[in-house]
Amino acid sequence: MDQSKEQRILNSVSYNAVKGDPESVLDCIDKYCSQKEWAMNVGDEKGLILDNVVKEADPTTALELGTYCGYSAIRIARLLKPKAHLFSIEFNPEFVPIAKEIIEIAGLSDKVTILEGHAQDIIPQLKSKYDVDTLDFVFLDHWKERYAPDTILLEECGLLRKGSILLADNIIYPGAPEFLEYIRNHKRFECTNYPSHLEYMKVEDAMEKAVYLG
Ligand SMILES: O=C(NCCc1nnc(-c2ccc3[nH]cnc3c2)[nH]1)c1cc(-c2ccc(F)cc2)cc(O)c1O
Ligand SMILES: [Mg+2]
Repeated sequence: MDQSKEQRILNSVSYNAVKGDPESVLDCIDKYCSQKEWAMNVGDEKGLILDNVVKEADPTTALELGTYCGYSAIRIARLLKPKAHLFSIEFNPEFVPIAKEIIEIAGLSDKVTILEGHAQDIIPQLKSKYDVDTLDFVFLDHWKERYAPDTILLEECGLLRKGSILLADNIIYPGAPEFLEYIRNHKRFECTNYPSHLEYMKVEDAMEKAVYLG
Protein backbone atom coordinates (compact mmCIF):
# COMPACT_ATOMS: atom_id res chain seq x y z
CA MET A 1 0.00 0.00 0.00
CA ASP A 2 1.34 3.49 -0.83
CA GLN A 3 2.88 5.38 2.08
CA SER A 4 1.06 8.42 3.47
CA LYS A 5 2.51 11.93 3.29
CA GLU A 6 3.01 11.78 7.06
CA GLN A 7 4.97 8.52 6.71
CA ARG A 8 7.13 10.19 4.02
CA ILE A 9 7.81 13.09 6.43
CA LEU A 10 8.87 10.56 9.10
CA ASN A 11 11.14 8.82 6.57
CA SER A 12 12.81 12.13 5.73
CA VAL A 13 13.33 12.97 9.43
CA SER A 14 14.60 9.49 10.20
CA TYR A 15 17.11 9.67 7.33
CA ASN A 16 18.23 13.31 7.54
CA ALA A 17 17.82 14.60 11.11
CA VAL A 18 20.46 14.35 13.85
CA LYS A 19 19.07 12.03 16.54
CA GLY A 20 18.47 13.89 19.81
CA ASP A 21 18.68 17.31 18.15
CA PRO A 22 15.22 18.98 18.09
CA GLU A 23 16.41 21.88 15.90
CA SER A 24 17.60 19.48 13.20
CA VAL A 25 14.24 17.66 13.26
CA LEU A 26 12.37 20.97 12.89
CA ASP A 27 14.68 22.08 10.06
CA CYS A 28 14.23 18.75 8.29
CA ILE A 29 10.41 18.93 8.44
CA ASP A 30 10.38 22.59 7.32
CA LYS A 31 12.72 21.78 4.41
CA TYR A 32 10.66 18.75 3.33
CA CYS A 33 7.32 20.57 3.60
CA SER A 34 8.46 23.71 1.81
CA GLN A 35 10.33 21.91 -0.98
CA LYS A 36 8.61 18.54 -1.45
CA GLU A 37 5.09 18.25 0.05
CA TRP A 38 3.10 20.92 1.89
CA ALA A 39 1.82 19.78 5.32
CA MET A 40 -0.11 21.50 8.10
CA ASN A 41 2.76 21.97 10.59
CA VAL A 42 2.74 25.38 12.27
CA GLY A 43 5.99 25.98 10.34
CA ASP A 44 9.04 28.19 10.85
CA GLU A 45 7.42 31.66 10.60
CA LYS A 46 4.48 31.07 12.98
CA GLY A 47 6.80 28.74 14.91
CA LEU A 48 8.82 31.78 16.02
CA ILE A 49 5.65 33.37 17.42
CA LEU A 50 4.90 30.08 19.20
CA ASP A 51 8.45 30.02 20.61
CA ASN A 52 8.15 33.55 21.99
CA VAL A 53 4.77 32.90 23.65
CA VAL A 54 6.05 29.63 25.19
CA LYS A 55 9.10 31.51 26.55
CA GLU A 56 6.76 34.18 27.99
CA ALA A 57 4.55 31.50 29.59
CA ASP A 58 7.50 29.35 30.78
CA PRO A 59 4.92 26.61 31.52
CA THR A 60 5.25 23.79 34.04
CA THR A 61 2.20 22.07 32.47
CA ALA A 62 1.29 22.68 28.82
CA LEU A 63 -1.46 21.27 26.58
CA GLU A 64 -1.57 21.07 22.78
CA LEU A 65 -4.73 20.28 20.83
CA GLY A 66 -3.80 18.76 17.47
CA THR A 67 -0.50 16.87 17.49
CA TYR A 68 -0.37 15.98 13.77
CA CYS A 69 3.28 14.91 13.14
CA GLY A 70 4.60 16.37 16.38
CA TYR A 71 6.28 19.46 14.88
CA SER A 72 4.74 21.98 17.32
CA ALA A 73 5.07 19.52 20.20
CA ILE A 74 8.83 19.54 19.52
CA ARG A 75 8.85 23.36 19.27
CA ILE A 76 7.15 23.60 22.66
CA ALA A 77 8.90 20.71 24.47
CA ARG A 78 12.43 21.86 23.50
CA LEU A 79 11.78 25.09 25.46
CA LEU A 80 10.36 23.45 28.62
CA LYS A 81 12.28 23.63 31.92
CA PRO A 82 13.46 20.30 33.47
CA LYS A 83 10.34 19.15 35.33
CA ALA A 84 7.82 20.65 32.90
CA HIS A 85 5.55 18.50 30.71
CA LEU A 86 3.48 18.78 27.54
CA PHE A 87 0.25 16.83 26.95
CA SER A 88 -0.77 16.69 23.29
CA ILE A 89 -4.17 15.45 22.12
CA GLU A 90 -4.49 13.85 18.69
CA PHE A 91 -7.69 12.45 17.21
CA ASN A 92 -6.38 10.75 14.05
CA PRO A 93 -4.96 7.27 14.88
CA GLU A 94 -2.71 7.36 11.80
CA PHE A 95 -0.88 10.46 13.05
CA VAL A 96 -0.19 9.21 16.62
CA PRO A 97 2.56 6.62 15.93
CA ILE A 98 4.24 8.96 13.44
CA ALA A 99 4.26 11.85 15.91
CA LYS A 100 5.61 9.57 18.66
CA GLU A 101 8.45 8.41 16.42
CA ILE A 102 9.37 11.95 15.30
CA ILE A 103 9.31 13.21 18.92
CA GLU A 104 11.51 10.23 19.88
CA ILE A 105 14.03 11.14 17.16
CA ALA A 106 14.10 14.69 18.60
CA GLY A 107 14.94 13.14 22.01
CA LEU A 108 11.90 14.69 23.69
CA SER A 109 9.76 11.61 24.50
CA ASP A 110 10.20 12.17 28.25
CA LYS A 111 8.67 15.65 28.04
CA VAL A 112 5.66 14.87 25.82
CA THR A 113 2.63 12.63 26.42
CA ILE A 114 0.43 12.09 23.36
CA LEU A 115 -3.20 11.32 24.26
CA GLU A 116 -5.24 9.76 21.46
CA GLY A 117 -8.86 10.76 21.20
CA HIS A 118 -11.27 13.67 21.01
CA ALA A 119 -10.25 16.73 22.99
CA GLN A 120 -13.76 16.99 24.42
CA ASP A 121 -13.42 13.50 25.89
CA ILE A 122 -9.86 13.85 27.19
CA ILE A 123 -9.93 17.39 28.63
CA PRO A 124 -12.37 16.37 31.43
CA GLN A 125 -9.97 13.56 32.40
CA LEU A 126 -6.78 15.67 32.68
CA LYS A 127 -7.14 16.35 36.41
CA SER A 128 -8.28 12.88 37.55
CA LYS A 129 -6.46 10.59 35.11
CA TYR A 130 -3.32 12.62 34.29
CA ASP A 131 -2.81 14.41 37.61
CA VAL A 132 -2.98 17.88 36.04
CA ASP A 133 -3.72 20.76 38.42
CA THR A 134 -4.01 23.75 36.06
CA LEU A 135 -2.59 24.48 32.61
CA ASP A 136 -0.02 27.27 32.22
CA PHE A 137 -0.06 27.19 28.41
CA VAL A 138 -2.48 25.81 25.78
CA PHE A 139 -1.76 25.66 22.01
CA LEU A 140 -4.96 25.29 19.95
CA ASP A 141 -4.22 23.77 16.54
CA HIS A 142 -6.91 21.13 16.06
CA TRP A 143 -10.24 21.31 14.22
CA LYS A 144 -10.96 25.04 13.97
CA GLU A 145 -14.64 24.74 14.91
CA ARG A 146 -13.55 23.02 18.15
CA TYR A 147 -11.41 25.94 19.39
CA ALA A 148 -14.30 27.79 21.09
CA PRO A 149 -16.15 24.82 22.64
CA ASP A 150 -12.90 23.30 23.91
CA THR A 151 -11.79 26.64 25.42
CA ILE A 152 -15.12 26.80 27.27
CA LEU A 153 -14.58 23.19 28.38
CA LEU A 154 -11.08 24.00 29.71
CA GLU A 155 -12.57 26.83 31.82
CA GLU A 156 -15.49 24.67 33.02
CA CYS A 157 -13.09 21.88 34.07
CA GLY A 158 -11.14 24.38 36.22
CA LEU A 159 -8.01 23.86 34.12
CA LEU A 160 -7.32 27.59 33.60
CA ARG A 161 -5.84 29.82 36.30
CA LYS A 162 -5.17 33.58 36.48
CA GLY A 163 -2.44 34.12 33.87
CA SER A 164 -2.94 30.91 31.84
CA ILE A 165 -1.91 31.67 28.25
CA LEU A 166 -3.80 30.29 25.23
CA LEU A 167 -2.34 30.55 21.71
CA ALA A 168 -4.46 29.65 18.67
CA ASP A 169 -3.16 28.89 15.18
CA ASN A 170 -4.98 29.54 11.87
CA ILE A 171 -7.07 32.52 12.95
CA ILE A 172 -7.30 33.68 9.31
CA TYR A 173 -6.67 30.54 7.25
CA PRO A 174 -8.49 28.11 7.49
CA GLY A 175 -9.98 30.53 10.04
CA ALA A 176 -11.65 30.21 13.44
CA PRO A 177 -14.34 32.93 13.38
CA GLU A 178 -16.47 31.54 16.21
CA PHE A 179 -13.39 31.29 18.47
CA LEU A 180 -12.32 34.86 17.62
CA GLU A 181 -15.85 36.17 18.34
CA TYR A 182 -15.99 34.25 21.63
CA ILE A 183 -12.52 35.05 22.98
CA ARG A 184 -12.47 38.75 22.03
CA ASN A 185 -15.89 39.38 23.62
CA HIS A 186 -15.23 37.34 26.77
CA LYS A 187 -14.26 39.79 29.54
CA ARG A 188 -12.00 37.28 31.32
CA PHE A 189 -9.57 36.98 28.36
CA GLU A 190 -7.06 39.61 27.23
CA CYS A 191 -6.31 39.06 23.53
CA THR A 192 -3.37 39.88 21.25
CA ASN A 193 -3.27 39.23 17.49
CA TYR A 194 -0.06 38.18 15.70
CA PRO A 195 -0.29 38.58 11.90
CA SER A 196 1.74 36.01 9.96
CA HIS A 197 1.39 33.65 6.98
CA LEU A 198 0.07 30.15 6.39
CA GLU A 199 2.90 27.65 6.87
CA TYR A 200 5.21 27.44 3.81
CA MET A 201 2.88 29.73 1.77
CA LYS A 202 2.46 33.46 0.94
CA VAL A 203 -1.16 33.22 2.12
CA GLU A 204 -2.10 35.51 5.05
CA ASP A 205 -2.72 33.86 8.42
CA ALA A 206 -2.51 34.92 12.08
CA MET A 207 -2.22 33.60 15.60
CA GLU A 208 -4.24 34.89 18.59
CA LYS A 209 -2.97 34.93 22.15
CA ALA A 210 -5.51 35.03 24.97
CA VAL A 211 -4.46 35.47 28.62
CA TYR A 212 -7.02 34.19 31.13
CA LEU A 213 -7.65 36.86 33.79
CA GLY A 214 -9.22 34.48 36.32
O1 LIG B 1 -6.90 21.24 10.10
C1 LIG B 1 -5.88 21.71 10.58
N1 LIG B 1 -5.41 21.31 11.75
C2 LIG B 1 -6.16 20.28 12.51
C3 LIG B 1 -5.54 18.89 12.31
C4 LIG B 1 -5.84 18.07 13.51
N2 LIG B 1 -5.00 17.20 14.07
N3 LIG B 1 -5.61 16.70 15.15
C5 LIG B 1 -6.81 17.25 15.23
C6 LIG B 1 -7.74 17.00 16.29
C7 LIG B 1 -7.23 16.60 17.53
C8 LIG B 1 -8.09 16.39 18.60
C9 LIG B 1 -9.45 16.58 18.43
N4 LIG B 1 -10.49 16.45 19.29
C10 LIG B 1 -11.59 16.76 18.58
N5 LIG B 1 -11.30 17.09 17.32
C11 LIG B 1 -9.95 16.99 17.20
C12 LIG B 1 -9.11 17.19 16.12
N6 LIG B 1 -7.01 18.13 14.20
C13 LIG B 1 -5.06 22.69 9.81
C14 LIG B 1 -5.34 22.87 8.44
C15 LIG B 1 -4.57 23.76 7.68
C16 LIG B 1 -4.86 23.93 6.23
C17 LIG B 1 -4.53 25.11 5.58
C18 LIG B 1 -4.78 25.27 4.22
C19 LIG B 1 -5.35 24.24 3.51
F1 LIG B 1 -5.55 24.37 2.19
C20 LIG B 1 -5.67 23.05 4.15
C21 LIG B 1 -5.42 22.89 5.50
C22 LIG B 1 -3.53 24.49 8.27
C23 LIG B 1 -3.27 24.32 9.62
O2 LIG B 1 -2.26 25.02 10.23
C24 LIG B 1 -4.03 23.44 10.39
O3 LIG B 1 -3.73 23.34 11.73
MG1 LIG C 1 -2.42 24.93 12.31
